[in-house]
Amino acid sequence: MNVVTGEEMHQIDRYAIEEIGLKEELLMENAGLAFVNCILPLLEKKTDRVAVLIGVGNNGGDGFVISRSLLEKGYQVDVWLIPPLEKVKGTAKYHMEVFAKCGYQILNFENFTYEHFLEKLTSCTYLIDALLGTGIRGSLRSPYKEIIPAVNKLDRTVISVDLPSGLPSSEVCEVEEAIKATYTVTLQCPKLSAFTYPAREYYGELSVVDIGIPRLAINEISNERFLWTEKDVKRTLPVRKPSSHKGSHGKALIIAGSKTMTGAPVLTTKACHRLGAGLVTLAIPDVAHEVVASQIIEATFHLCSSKNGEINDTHLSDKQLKDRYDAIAVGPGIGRNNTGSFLKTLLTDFQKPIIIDADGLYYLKRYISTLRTRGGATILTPHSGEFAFLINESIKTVEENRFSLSKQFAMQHGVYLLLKGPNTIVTTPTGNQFINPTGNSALAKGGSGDVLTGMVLALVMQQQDLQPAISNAAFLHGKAADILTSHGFSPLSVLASDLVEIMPQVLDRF
Ligand SMILES: NC(=O)C1=CN([C@@H]2O[C@H](COP(=O)(O)OP(=O)(O)OC[C@H]3O[C@@H](n4cnc5c(N)ncnc54)[C@H](OP(=O)(O)O)[C@@H]3O)[C@@H](O)[C@H]2O)[C@@H](O)CC1
Ligand SMILES: Nc1ncnc2c1ncn2[C@@H]1O[C@H](COP(=O)(O)OP(=O)(O)O)[C@@H](O)[C@H]1O
Ligand SMILES: [K+]
Repeated sequence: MNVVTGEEMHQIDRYAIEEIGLKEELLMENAGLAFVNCILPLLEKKTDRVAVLIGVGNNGGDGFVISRSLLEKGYQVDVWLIPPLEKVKGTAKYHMEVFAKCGYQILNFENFTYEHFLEKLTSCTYLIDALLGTGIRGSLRSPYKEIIPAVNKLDRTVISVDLPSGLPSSEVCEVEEAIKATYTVTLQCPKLSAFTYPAREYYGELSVVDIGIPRLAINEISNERFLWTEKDVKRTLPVRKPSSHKGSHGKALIIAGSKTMTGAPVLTTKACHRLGAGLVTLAIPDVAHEVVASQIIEATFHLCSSKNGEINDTHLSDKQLKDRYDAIAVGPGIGRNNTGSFLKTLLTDFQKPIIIDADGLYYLKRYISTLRTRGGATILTPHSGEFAFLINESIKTVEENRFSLSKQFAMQHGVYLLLKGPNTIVTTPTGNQFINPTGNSALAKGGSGDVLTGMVLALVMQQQDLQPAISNAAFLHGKAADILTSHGFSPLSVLASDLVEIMPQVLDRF
């Protein structure tokens, strides 16, 4: 599913109308009807009053179709036109006239006192927000500037059309004032702001409806940003052949752990096994072996020499690197007190996929120039802080520009970049971006990233195409947290090891 900016959506609409010949009136009709079909299960009783708030542009035009459709179905609807009648133009005007010719009444905001308007809204159970859509520019002006915070204060169920009014549709950082929707039904393509914070919090629960814009129009304009959905996971998750053996599912090497970080290698290794890796070898510093080995029975071990309680040298021979492993993950819990020169050796001598996480990313900064010319694929899995360190920016700058900065970095260094956080983004070396919809704040806890690294490693070995493998790992990782929190676990109490434990039930759904 393509994710677009408002500007791209506008160009898609233009393409559908001007190049393909679909009438704008028809698209608006489709939009309104699709919205109503989507929200009907939310409207409990026909006696509950609905207010539709209609703005000056085409978002308001959708509001007229929605109002007509709800009235035809027997709902009690107050239809509020906020701008003066004569300001409504084009297709919105056409649908306003159709609405009026059906014998339905429009309440003109300008004919009421502000207090009377608010009083009438208070008598409604549901508010439909068709004030502003993708056409918003700059700060809110009157009367929207006053109406929007007032609507937020009413504490009603608010359902926004396309996006919450006041919110920009692109990679926003700050939100001045916008509708705080309970639900948002977005038209045809999700808008980029639905996956950036704090804008995401204004959307409430998000649904996407098809309004009949042909795929050609969407692909012609914007084909580089996608939502990775459950359907995509079902389509791409590897299927184990009955005749397969352990060698068919990949031989993994995990380089992790230190004297003081013995949990990280355990989590990464267990997660890797749970996602179907055939064989897993765990390379750990000799000083951590006893403790770690007592917690893992499925893996084999490779002992590294240590200094300061951390890996100093892996002692992996050229031959081992060439023949023995299909992919390597390096970083969880390795610490930062040595030179990390073993990472440079891996980057140059190992010609297959390497996943670099956590402290591995700290060392990577010294060798970042080797990435471009590496023989195999490189997958980096930073959180915002680690990414900020890699690119010499502040965390704030990263958080405000997650999409653009990850794209720039992945293309510049020729890597797959999984930028963690709510709505993790996977960017390919060619700059395509795939947004993960699963996960919740239960994951904001030490150790959950270590689990993800093991999952990425397992799937990368079992799938030819790396992007689906990486996106599937992020999806299933988030899904594990979602399943736990919807089945009696408080987000406060989910442990990283719970994610590993629940994995069989997560996979059972796919
Ligand atoms: N095109 C299509 O095929 C389809 C489009 N569809 C729908 O159209 C929506 C986009 O419509 P749009 O482009 O008319 O924009 P929209 O946000 O409704 O109004 C913009 C107007 O608002 C005003 N305004 C702007 N900024 C402001 C501010 N800060 N503060 C106050 N006012 C402000 C300004 O008007 P002005 O004040 O200048 O008169 C401007 O002209 C889209 O989200 C979807 O719902 C669907 O029907 C499917 C088919
Ligand atoms: N609020 C949140 N919503 C969704 N996912 C989150 C949230 N906070 C963290 N995560 C996810 O949890 C994981 C945390 O990884 P990381 O910060 O590397 O943890 P650690 O290294 O301590 O194990 C990432 O996959 C991240 O996307
Ligand atoms: K809206």
